[in-house]
Amino acid sequence: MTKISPRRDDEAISSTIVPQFKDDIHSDDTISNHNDIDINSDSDNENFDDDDDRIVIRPVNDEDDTSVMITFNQSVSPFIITLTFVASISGFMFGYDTGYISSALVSIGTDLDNKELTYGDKEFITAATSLGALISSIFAGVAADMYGRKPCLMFSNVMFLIGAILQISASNFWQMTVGRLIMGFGVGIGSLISPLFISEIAPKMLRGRLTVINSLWLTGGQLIAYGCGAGLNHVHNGWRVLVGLSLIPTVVQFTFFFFLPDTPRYYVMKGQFDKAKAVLKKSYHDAPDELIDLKVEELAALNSSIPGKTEFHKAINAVKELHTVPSNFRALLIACGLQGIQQFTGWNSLMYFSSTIFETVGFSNSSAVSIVVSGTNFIFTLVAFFAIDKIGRRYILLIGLPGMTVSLVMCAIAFHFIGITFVGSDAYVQHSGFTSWGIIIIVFIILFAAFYALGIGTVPWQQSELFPQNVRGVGTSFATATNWAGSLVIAATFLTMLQNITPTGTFSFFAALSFVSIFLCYFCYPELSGLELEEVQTILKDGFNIKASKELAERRKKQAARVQDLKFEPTQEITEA
Ligand SMILES: O[C@H]1[C@H](O)[C@@H](O)[C@H](O)[C@@H](O)[C@H]1O
Repeated sequence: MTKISPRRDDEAISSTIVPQFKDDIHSDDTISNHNDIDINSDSDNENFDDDDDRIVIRPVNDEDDTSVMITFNQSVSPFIITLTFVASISGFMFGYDTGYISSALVSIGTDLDNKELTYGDKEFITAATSLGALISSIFAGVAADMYGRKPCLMFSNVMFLIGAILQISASNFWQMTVGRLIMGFGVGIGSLISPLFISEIAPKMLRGRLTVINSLWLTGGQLIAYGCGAGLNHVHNGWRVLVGLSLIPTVVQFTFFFFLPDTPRYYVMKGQFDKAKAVLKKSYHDAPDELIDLKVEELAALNSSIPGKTEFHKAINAVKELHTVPSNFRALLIACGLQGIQQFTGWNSLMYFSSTIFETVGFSNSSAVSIVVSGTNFIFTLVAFFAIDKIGRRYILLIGLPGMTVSLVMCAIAFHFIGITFVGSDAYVQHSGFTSWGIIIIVFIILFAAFYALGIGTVPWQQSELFPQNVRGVGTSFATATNWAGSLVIAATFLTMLQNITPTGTFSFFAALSFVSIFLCYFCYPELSGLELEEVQTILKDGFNIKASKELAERRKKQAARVQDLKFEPTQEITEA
């Protein structure tokens, strides 16, 4: 019997605009101003000439109509790229700050209160960040609508700064824990607002990809945290350096945001139309002024639909609308469901535990193996970046989840044969050394990481596109809070599960949840890639309408491909609705 002490590795304008094209194409097919998708009608649809459509798109308002037009023949502007990268520094901090703690906990030694941290202390310090993130994510969506996306991100920088300084200078357990909690406030705000910010500035055909950049920074941050952690492991007070390094991205983001604007949508919400136009103009430099004006008018028309005299009343009404409007409620179920699946299928606990697992199977350098696992997470997030708009969100989820299920089942089986049991905080392994079951565990954990990152690790962060403008802030808050609540529950119960239902039982539990999730996603998650935001609402109006969503997404993809070859004439014919 080999005894191994487990440790964590980490932790109305109405549709009135008629686009003119130099090349001949069905203009409605290309840029229809649609607001109503009748997914049940059998009537012929003259808008589309190519197949037996059951989708009828009627011309009315659509907040993205102008976006479609102003992005024709335009590559993504450097301005949008800059905004995306600066916003997604929040993703990096999310990853780095949740990632460095494992190494820091290992190397803290007796630096706090002159005694070794107990396992409970370590769990407390780790969970403090998830708790802080959970608390702040509940309020961050409403705050983003009241004060702006940019000020909220800058506020999160202040939280990161205070949290980090408290930790760097900590000489006792409580100062360290409070520092982690305050840093967690920053993580929660950033994890919500950064993808929201990006989805609001992104051209729709690239919305998925640009939002995944945030996830790339996130997983990259985790990877770098592991790498730095491994390098500083044996350096005296190395953990303080590790925390100190987190100050660099914080200061960089704060400084950049001094010179960068908020999203056009936010300016429109506040009635600052000139600012909105200026941002749109910089974002789409080739777009004619008429289109920019029209886009702003569209956003303003949508904004006026938010009921309530004050921001506070608007927020309360938004919460009501979130639960009472069927399409909103379905969006909420999907967004919270995906975030819950992401956390409850055990990825983060697997990260915590990987060091111990790899020790049991004969690897002495467990940090190096953890780097391989988080490196796989990063690389497959990159694969998701290329796949998310092309293959689609739904498909990558439906590839990822079965892969995760099989990997988890294989791990559960291997754990059974390797014979690992937990007593207190110690693991007892029957067959230690480099066994074939050990190799199976390593291989399937790496495969699990790959399938996770490809689908459920990435797709839930597309959450902003599920909600219409008037409930986007609160909707994404609820979803992000679900993520952090799940993260907190798993972090707090994982060890107890290992002890009480064995590692085989624990991995079987995750596998069962992952298996059930395949059906939930299959029946409830429509394909949203390339869809206009308004179309998302229409798809969710009277059900989850998977088939209609797939057809529509496919059509949008074809249109986008055809539109690439067209030349858009700025001259527009504007008629009354
Ligand atoms: O999408 C991210 C990513 O998958 C991270 O690796 C994980 O630690 C986070 O909990 C998750 O929200």
